[in-house]
Amino acid sequence: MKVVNSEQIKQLDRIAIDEFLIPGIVLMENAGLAVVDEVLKSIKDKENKEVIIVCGMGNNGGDGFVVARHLLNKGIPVKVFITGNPADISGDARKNYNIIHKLNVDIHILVGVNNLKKFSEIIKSSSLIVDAIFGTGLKREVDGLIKEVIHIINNSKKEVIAIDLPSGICADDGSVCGIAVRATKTVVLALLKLGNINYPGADYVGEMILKDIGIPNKAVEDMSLNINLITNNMVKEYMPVRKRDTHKGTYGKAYIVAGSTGMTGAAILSCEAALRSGAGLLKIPVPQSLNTIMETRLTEAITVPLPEFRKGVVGISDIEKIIKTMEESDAIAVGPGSGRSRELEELLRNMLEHTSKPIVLDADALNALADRKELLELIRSKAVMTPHEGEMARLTGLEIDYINNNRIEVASEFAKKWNVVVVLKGARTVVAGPKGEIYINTTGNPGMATAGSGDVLTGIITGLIAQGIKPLNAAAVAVYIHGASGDLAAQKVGEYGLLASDIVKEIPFAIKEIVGR
Ligand SMILES: NC(=O)C1=CN([C@@H]2O[C@H](COP(=O)(O)OP(=O)(O)OC[C@H]3O[C@@H](n4cnc5c(N)ncnc54)[C@H](OP(=O)(O)O)[C@@H]3O)[C@@H](O)[C@H]2O)[C@@H](O)CC1
Ligand SMILES: [K+]
Repeated sequence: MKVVNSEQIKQLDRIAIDEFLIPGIVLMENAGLAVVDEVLKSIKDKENKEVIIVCGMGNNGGDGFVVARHLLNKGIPVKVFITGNPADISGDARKNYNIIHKLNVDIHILVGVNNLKKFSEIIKSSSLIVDAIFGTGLKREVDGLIKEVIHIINNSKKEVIAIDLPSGICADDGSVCGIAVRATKTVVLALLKLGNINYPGADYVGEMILKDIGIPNKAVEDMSLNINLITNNMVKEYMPVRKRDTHKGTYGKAYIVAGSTGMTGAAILSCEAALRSGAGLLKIPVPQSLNTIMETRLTEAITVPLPEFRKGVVGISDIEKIIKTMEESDAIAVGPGSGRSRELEELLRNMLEHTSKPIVLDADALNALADRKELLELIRSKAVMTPHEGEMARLTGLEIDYINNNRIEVASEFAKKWNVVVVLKGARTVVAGPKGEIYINTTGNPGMATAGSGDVLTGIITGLIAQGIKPLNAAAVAVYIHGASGDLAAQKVGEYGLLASDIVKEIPFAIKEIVGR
């Protein structure tokens, strides 16, 4: 499913109108009708049916005028409030304003303090508010009268249906421009906007309903939009079908280099997650002194004990064996719980030099790259990097705040620069590919911000690549499954006590629910 920013939707709107000759007013009519559907559903069982429509001066307000006209026609009492002088409304919105003016709709112009008092009184006795102040055209901080208006709407505790975006949310990144309407429901028009799904905007949209307004699919296809929401359907499409006449070799061999003294748990979580995601076979190199514990905990994995230079750390003591296992593997991962050490840096350098297989780099492998930036030259064309914002800051030298405010751009730039896949973890994990491909994930919950959660994700990505899914798709599918598993776990144990091992247990059930097998 495609996601757009304000520039892209504007361009799409223009293509629909100029190239496919669909009059803009038709799109506005469709938008208004889509909202009317939802308003009618919401007031169906209410005794008081009065609807207040608060309209801005642009096309979002124009959609609001269309809503007013259709509700009036259905005998629903409506009052329209306009946030400026109607003489300043232009284009299709102007035409729709003229129609409701002719129809004698009860129109109020919001100016001055007394007027706001009246507004606040009137909405108290209404049933529902339609927010048509700003959509994708919001440009600057909301202040003055409109700020007061939004404050009154939010304090009214009334049900609010927002058109396209809750007014005050920036369509491009979900930031709040001074203040924003807290909607019960948002009717999103044509395509999802980044502001609908990114936080904090996502906290303001309430229930999200995506409605077609008649923009031709061809126009959307022609634009080759690069931002996608990861969906159930995408996961279904990429998860390999397991045929009857297959064996464990069919589902790939994974090799996970993880764990060290004190951090064997990270290795266990990654390995179990890879196996629970369907990898056919899994090997893990283990420092000799940790082999017993690993063998005891990992029933289904093959542990390969190695001599150790430094106690409890996998190093390059038997690099030949490691290289050979890499050659036999379909997917490799390095980093979870590996610890920060020169041994790991050297091991990573050797591994990167000797393989062209897809290699997932997480946790201490990312730290090693941040400490030894020259190693970055070796990650090209094979790495899947899974940093959180702190690790990304160390890798790039960018400030964490900057990364948080520009997650898509930062992930995408890194992916393009190094020709790798980047999984920038967070409340809306961003997966970026080397050709500018972007996937955004919406599964998951705050309970997953817990130790070991990232190790599980690394395991899932590795398990999926081992099964033959291309690294970029595997990363996108994995973050979705990871979040969905966390959501199932949260349903059982709640968010507070949720452990990474609970996420692992739910992986097969999440896959079964999504894929149907
Ligand atoms: N895309 C489509 O296919 C279709 C889109 N449609 C709808 O159009 C919407 C986009 O419409 P839009 O472009 O007219 O922008 P919109 O959100 O109404 O806001 C612009 C107005 O707000 C003002 N303004 C801005 N910031 C402000 C601030 N901080 N404080 C105060 N004022 C501020 C700005 O003033 P200006 O900056 O020009 O002075 C201007 O007057 C879209 O979300 C959807 O609902 C449908 O009709 C059908 C097809
Ligand atoms: K709105």
